Amino acid sequence: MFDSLYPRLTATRRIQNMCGTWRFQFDPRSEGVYEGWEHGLPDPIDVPVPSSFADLFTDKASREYTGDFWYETDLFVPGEWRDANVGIRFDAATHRATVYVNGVEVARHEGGFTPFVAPINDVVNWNGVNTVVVKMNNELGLDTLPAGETKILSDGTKVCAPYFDFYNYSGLQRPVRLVVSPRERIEDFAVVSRFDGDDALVDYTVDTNGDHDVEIVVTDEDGMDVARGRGKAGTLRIENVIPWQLRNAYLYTFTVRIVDDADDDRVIDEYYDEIGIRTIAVDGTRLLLNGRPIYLKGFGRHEDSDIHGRGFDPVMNKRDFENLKWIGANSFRTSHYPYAEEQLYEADREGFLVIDEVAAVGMMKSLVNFLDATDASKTKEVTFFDEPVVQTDTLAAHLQAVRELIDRDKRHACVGIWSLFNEPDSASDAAVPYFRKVFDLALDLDPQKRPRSYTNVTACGAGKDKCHDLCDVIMLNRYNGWYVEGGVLIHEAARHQREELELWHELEPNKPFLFTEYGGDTMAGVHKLPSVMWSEEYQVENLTEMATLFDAFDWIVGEQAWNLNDFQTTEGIMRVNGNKKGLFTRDRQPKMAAYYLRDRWTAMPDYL
Ligand SMILES: CCC[C@@H]1NC[C@@H](O)[C@H](O)[C@H]1C(=O)O
Repeated sequence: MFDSLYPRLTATRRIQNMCGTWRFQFDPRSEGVYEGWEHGLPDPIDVPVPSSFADLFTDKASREYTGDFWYETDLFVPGEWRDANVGIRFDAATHRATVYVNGVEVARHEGGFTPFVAPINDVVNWNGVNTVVVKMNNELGLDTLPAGETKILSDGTKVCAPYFDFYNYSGLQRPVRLVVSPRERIEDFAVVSRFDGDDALVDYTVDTNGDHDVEIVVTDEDGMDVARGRGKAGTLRIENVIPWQLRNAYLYTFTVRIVDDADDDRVIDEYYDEIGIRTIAVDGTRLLLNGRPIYLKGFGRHEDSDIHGRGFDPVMNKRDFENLKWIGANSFRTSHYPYAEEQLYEADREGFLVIDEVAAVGMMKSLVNFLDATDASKTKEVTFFDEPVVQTDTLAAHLQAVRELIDRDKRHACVGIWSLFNEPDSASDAAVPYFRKVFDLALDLDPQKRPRSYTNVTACGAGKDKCHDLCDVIMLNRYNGWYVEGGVLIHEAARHQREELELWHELEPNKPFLFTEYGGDTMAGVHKLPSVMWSEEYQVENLTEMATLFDAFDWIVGEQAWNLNDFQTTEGIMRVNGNKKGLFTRDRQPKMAAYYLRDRWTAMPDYL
């Protein structure tokens, strides 16, 4: 639907890399549109793409820049693609972009974490250099995902004020490519698997923009044909199927072709994807993968690294997967936005279950959410969902973000649960109709009807939350022992957490529960006997207390600590150059508690 197919080189498709050094210019007075910057930037500097721009700079104003900013590059387009469909695919442009080619607007996109394609056939100089200009903006508002505020200082400078704690990195943070496909092309395809004895039955649908017929061929990891189908929809039988399992992945290649009935040798378009055969479902208090109850071990993460910011960093991503395997994890959440497609393909290949989260974070009016963790009602008299703009503009942006998330990720075996909000103000009456619309859309759009949920924050705990009935799984972010009753009160905190869990179970006796955040800030290298908060010893004690609770209730089916790594946040009195709740430092080295979790998780089965 959104031309979201991940770029692939096939018999009929081409890719030209556009990453590298682009020209860049801030536009603090938003004058670029009036001064013709779409034809070229007047006084640019060099920046790398992909990358966030913030940590490239040494001056505070550039690092914290909030407002309009522009990118520009030169693009040579070969003439042999004149009869094809040619576009520029941005894997992400954070948070919003308008794309111009040779001074003509060719695309706009709202939302910084999903791909879009700018069609350029009508404006391109074939066999010539073309000027590509992208006008961007990184401001937050009540009507944006993620949510926040943009403050304006006395001198007119804009300042980002997020309702969340991760740093508002922005820019062309993921790869940009020229993508070439036939005029008549495959636009989308979906699969839904089920098992029939030792076989799998895979229902498929293919969307094209033409009338020619379609064939689909499935090959195994040895390249052997295992199933074939004809037609834009059908059911394939894969005999003696090898299912996709937690930490034991197996991927089949589904190749889709548009064929010409009049000429068997002619392939009009060809596309492929690597897909694991699995089922995911909730059954009472169990989360089932391929009909077997699973227990999730892992983390909330961030796409975050030094200097790169949120810029696509395959080296850091690879280290993260190695650390995840080392510690015995089998899952992660894409907190708090859709991650790069390459991360999901890696999770497919490595057998990690992913809680795929849309960028609906900050939907609680609190500039310091970690301070207001006790009671949302104290946060602001007019809660987030009571704001009129939220029920209109924010909802529209949220629904679009869900459409793009599910459209992009629906074929991934690793995607097991949709997280439709992170720590929203779910305790307000106004939240209920909003949540229902979001949940209903997700159910409608996902061919595989995966479980849907959101992460519940302490301030909207058991008895206060008014939206949990919409969830297939209950996901809790809890910080008893840190934000709530930390330090010498840690055992009291555990008692109170147990009480809340017992209340939750009365409210939702037939649903599985997941802890999607827990832990506390820990400065690597700080040691104390007896422990004190921020010491590595305390992080171990805190995680140990929580683990005792997880083991006490068989309807808790997963634990994802916060966070895999230390990460950059906005500056503040509670952040020491970022959030230090990582089990690993920002340069991906383990703290003492990582060894504790490794001992716990490597001894725990993935299947109950
Ligand atoms: C009580 C809310 C905790 C909060 N949860 C969302 C994460 O994005 C933050 O990093 C985490 C924190 O403050 O550490």
